[in-house]
Amino acid sequence: MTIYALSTGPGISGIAIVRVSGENTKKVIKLLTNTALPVPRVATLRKIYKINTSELIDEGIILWFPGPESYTGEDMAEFHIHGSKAVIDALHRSISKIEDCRLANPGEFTKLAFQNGKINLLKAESIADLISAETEIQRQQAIKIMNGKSADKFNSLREKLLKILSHVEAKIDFPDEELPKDILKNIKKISSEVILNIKKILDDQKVGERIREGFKIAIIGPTNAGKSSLLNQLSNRDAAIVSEIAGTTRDVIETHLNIDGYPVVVSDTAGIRDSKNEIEKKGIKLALDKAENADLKLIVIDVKSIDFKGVLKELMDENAILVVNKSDLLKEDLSPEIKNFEHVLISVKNNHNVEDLIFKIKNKLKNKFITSEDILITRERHRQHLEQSLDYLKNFEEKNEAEDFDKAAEDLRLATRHLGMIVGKIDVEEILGSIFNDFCIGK
Ligand SMILES: Nc1nc2c(c(=O)[nH]1)N(C=O)[C@@H](CNc1ccc(C(=O)N[C@@H](CCC(=O)O)C(=O)O)cc1)CN2
Ligand SMILES: Nc1nc2c(ncn2[C@@H]2O[C@H](COP(=O)(O)OP(=O)(O)OP(=O)(O)O)[C@@H](O)[C@H]2O)c(=O)[nH]1
Ligand SMILES: [K+]
Ligand SMILES: [Mg+2]
Repeated sequence: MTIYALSTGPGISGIAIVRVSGENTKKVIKLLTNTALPVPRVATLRKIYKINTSELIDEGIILWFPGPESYTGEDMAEFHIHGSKAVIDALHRSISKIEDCRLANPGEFTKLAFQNGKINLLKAESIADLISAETEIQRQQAIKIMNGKSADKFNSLREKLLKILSHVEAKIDFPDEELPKDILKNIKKISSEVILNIKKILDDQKVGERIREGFKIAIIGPTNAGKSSLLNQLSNRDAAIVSEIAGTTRDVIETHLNIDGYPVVVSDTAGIRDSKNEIEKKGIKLALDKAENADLKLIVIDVKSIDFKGVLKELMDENAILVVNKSDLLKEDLSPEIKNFEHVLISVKNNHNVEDLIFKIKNKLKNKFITSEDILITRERHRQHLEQSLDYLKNFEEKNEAEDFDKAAEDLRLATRHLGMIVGKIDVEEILGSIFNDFCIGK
């Protein structure tokens, strides 16, 4: 099978790149250029023709990467052509007529690279993250992981487990031989070391995931407080409908912002009030869910109709900022009920003090991202495998005490396996290798 796809973005561009990977890549180049293959990995200007005709599609740069020295590990080619829809379509159509050639699925080139052992799973994931990075810290996080930062750590923990597993397995294979005392001690030392390490990695306040997915801010409050107006002000565009009618917003409206390099997803939500309307009630439920799952809540209330009780008061915690809006309407003093709460007094209408609110948001963000230096987990998948690995290791430690070797070995195997699954490296052959390299049986 040979796959092809446009690898540059959609829309008109100066240059577009169409990538090809698979057995028939050579054939594709030859049939479209009607001449010899370019020198491998040397950018070569060629005329590109519609297949089986002398009709010119475009003149472009061709790169030929014979496998296995290519991104996917298969034979590959790149066609750098003019970036118009018509040129791209004509090239695609011609390639599609060559036997065994089909359009690539999303991520398929990178999947091939993983399957062919060119990159590990973490690298594959971080390539996707790098491509979708919108802010500087997202880019920095992705590139660190691409460079093997977390793979090295997970691999080294896994190797430690493989080593003690080899001792435990040896004991199973040769039950009559006693494990030397110092080896038993070492097994315990290493397993508790790995447990500590995993606990430390897990204790990260989910910063990596927050960076990858964006820090979640929910705007919540009674109807007509100016929540949608605030969303629009923060995002600098008319993302949500604003009106003087209470209950305007029903669905959750999200905008992505970049605050000082921090990726943020702001959600505007339906105003909270007692409603008989089924649709509005659904919207209010969504709003409360958003607030519950948010990293930060902006609780917006109207200075003129202070309505800050019940649910809203319950939402006030250290991850909330009380925003008192419409300060332009304030003639007298702010009510004492509100004064007792830490709050920001703003007017979206006059764009008054909104900067101060943004400053407070930034401070909250900074506190959340404080440990970002040693972040290794960027997805729930990593967390789950680590948690499972930890559980099995704890089981292992308990059984180790009871010298229940068969079951202990199984726990250790599963703990090791889950670590291996993070990086995408699960190969039993390795255990055999480390048994014979490291452990002198019969001696
Ligand atoms: N034109 C172009 N630019 C690109 C890519 C690409 O595929 N094409 N990349 C695609 O993601 C990124 C660069 N990553 C790449 C990674 C590996 C290989 C590659 O050919 N690897 C071979 C040879 C290694 C070598 O010569 O050092 C290999 O691993 O065997 C190419 C690009 C970003 N820029
Ligand atoms: N005077 C004044 N009016 C404002 C201010 N901010 C918003 N408004 C007005 O308040 C009304 C309600 O604004 P919205 O942004 O729709 O309020 P909301 O909280 O999203 O309302 P719902 O979606 O219905 O819950 C509109 O008429 C706005 O123009 C402000 O700072 N001062
Ligand atoms: K409204
Ligand atoms: Mg609204």
